[in-house]
Amino acid sequence: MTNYDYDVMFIGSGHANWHAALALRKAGKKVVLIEKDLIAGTCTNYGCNAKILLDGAADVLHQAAAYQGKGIAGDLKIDWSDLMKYKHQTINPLHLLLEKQFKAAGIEIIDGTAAFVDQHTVEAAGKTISAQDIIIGTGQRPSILPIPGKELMHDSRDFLDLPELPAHMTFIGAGIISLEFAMLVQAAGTQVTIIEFAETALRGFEKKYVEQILQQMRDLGIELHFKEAVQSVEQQDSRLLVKTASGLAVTTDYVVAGTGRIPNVEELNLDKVGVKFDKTGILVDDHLQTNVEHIYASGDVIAKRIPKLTPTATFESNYLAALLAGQTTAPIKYPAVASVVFTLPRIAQVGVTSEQAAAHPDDYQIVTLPYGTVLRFQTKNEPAAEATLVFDQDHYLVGASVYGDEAPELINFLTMVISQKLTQAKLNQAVFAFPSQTIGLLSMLSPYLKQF
Ligand SMILES: Cc1cc2nc3c(=O)[nH]c(=O)nc-3n(C[C@H](O)[C@H](O)[C@H](O)COP(=O)(O)OP(=O)(O)OC[C@H]3O[C@@H](n4cnc5c(N)ncnc54)[C@H](O)[C@@H]3O)c2cc1C
Ligand SMILES: NC(=O)c1ccc[n+]([C@@H]2O[C@H](COP(=O)([O-])OP(=O)(O)OC[C@H]3O[C@@H](n4cnc5c(N)ncnc54)[C@H](O)[C@@H]3O)[C@@H](O)[C@H]2O)c1
Repeated sequence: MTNYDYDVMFIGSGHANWHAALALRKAGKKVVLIEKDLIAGTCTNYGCNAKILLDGAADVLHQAAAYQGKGIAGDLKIDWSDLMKYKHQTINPLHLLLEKQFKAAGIEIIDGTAAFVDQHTVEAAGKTISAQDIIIGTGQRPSILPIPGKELMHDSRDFLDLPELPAHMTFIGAGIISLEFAMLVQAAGTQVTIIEFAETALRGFEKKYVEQILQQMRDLGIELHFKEAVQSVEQQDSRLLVKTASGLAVTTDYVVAGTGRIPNVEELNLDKVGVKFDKTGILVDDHLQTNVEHIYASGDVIAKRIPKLTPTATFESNYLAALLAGQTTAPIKYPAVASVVFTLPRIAQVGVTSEQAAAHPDDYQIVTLPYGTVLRFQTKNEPAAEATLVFDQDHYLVGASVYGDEAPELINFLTMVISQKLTQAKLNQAVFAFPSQTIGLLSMLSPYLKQF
């Protein structure tokens, strides 16, 4: 039997890998984590955490605006440099805390870029390191359009570190990143233009709610352009000029590329070991194994149809830990995956969409619950708040979309109802807090839900 340096090698230290690294170390495996940047990956250092912290201030303004003339008077404003200082204080120490935790657990950490040498060996930081099993969790990076002036564009990482707010900002692409950031900086006083290639924004989310959020953005003064192909970004004295194929020209101060993310595969030398991948990521089977035995992939770097999110990366990491610890041999089985766009208000989605349900009217019932008007006393004056629910033939909840400030919390609760196949009788066994939006929504969905 060959002797390897480690039992399991993890390439990348984000959510795709660290949960499994901790679990397998605890199970007695010799584990190494190779990371070329800050420990803990995108979500911790350059993504979700920083985004939601900055969003917090905009959310307070958004909710306060709903009470103007209803008990709140006077304007609040965002002090961007204070907010950024708070972000640095809160986010900057996280990677050090996690690194300390990983080392204390007995995980070896190597600071370097991993590249395969053979099917059990990589090179990183000038060392040759081998392992019985290797998990690739190298994530994604922003895709930048290959157009003249691309070097003048910024990505999400630059944006989340922006020391001062420009007077005008342009987002290319109307996806999740652009819409979330656009509403955040608009709340802080920046003028915003969004230019999108497709006909509309946020593919995959409930169309009605997408239209509502776009209208909300227009009402706030955000300029939206669809069916426009950006062709160039030019420097014009101290400002920038964004031009599209149709002749649209936008003068701006800062351009953000929000045109999608691409998998980090190039540096890994995958061709050398024959691991197959395409432009959406590394190809894996239903055990997250690549076409090469003992090499697995986890998280955003996988070519997959389910959303590339932190909770899906964590789910895969937990699955691989169980697989490599010998606790399961079953294929991975994804439950319904909840996702949220943190606009103001939020849009959340889980399970079967109303569009999918409408295509099979015999199989599903679609129910719209305008909880914002019905439960006005507990929704902080949010009349537009609404949920669209999908029930199957047996009256189990199988899908939900929510438009509202508390959509992230509500979708989590609805995800539990879906994944545990909860009936009204089972829900009745719990005593929930009141008043709360959860209990309000529950009382509204109850007549449609399977009773016993
Ligand atoms: C702005 C932004 C906001 C987001 N907001 C949300 C949100 O609200 N909710 C949500 O669920 N998801 C959100 N996401 C997505 C989330 O961040 C990712 O799904 C998650 O980080 C994926 O984890 P991962 O471990 O697969 O990849 P990553 O966290 O990207 O980790 C991969 C790691 O691998 C390292 N690496 C790459 N190549 C090598 C190499 N050759 N050698 C060594 N190390 C390497 C990288 O440096 C990186 O640290 C957001 C993403 C962005 C960019
Ligand atoms: N709340 C969250 O969960 C969250 C937040 C931020 C980021 N993320 C992660 O990041 C990813 C989203 O990144 P994103 O917003 O950059 O991508 P996206 O795929 O959501 O949106 C990209 C948009 O750019 C458009 N586009 C593509 N080429 C274009 C062109 N040439 N000109 C104009 N528009 C163009 C696309 O049509 C699309 O609307 C998610 O898939 C997720 O992995 C998640």
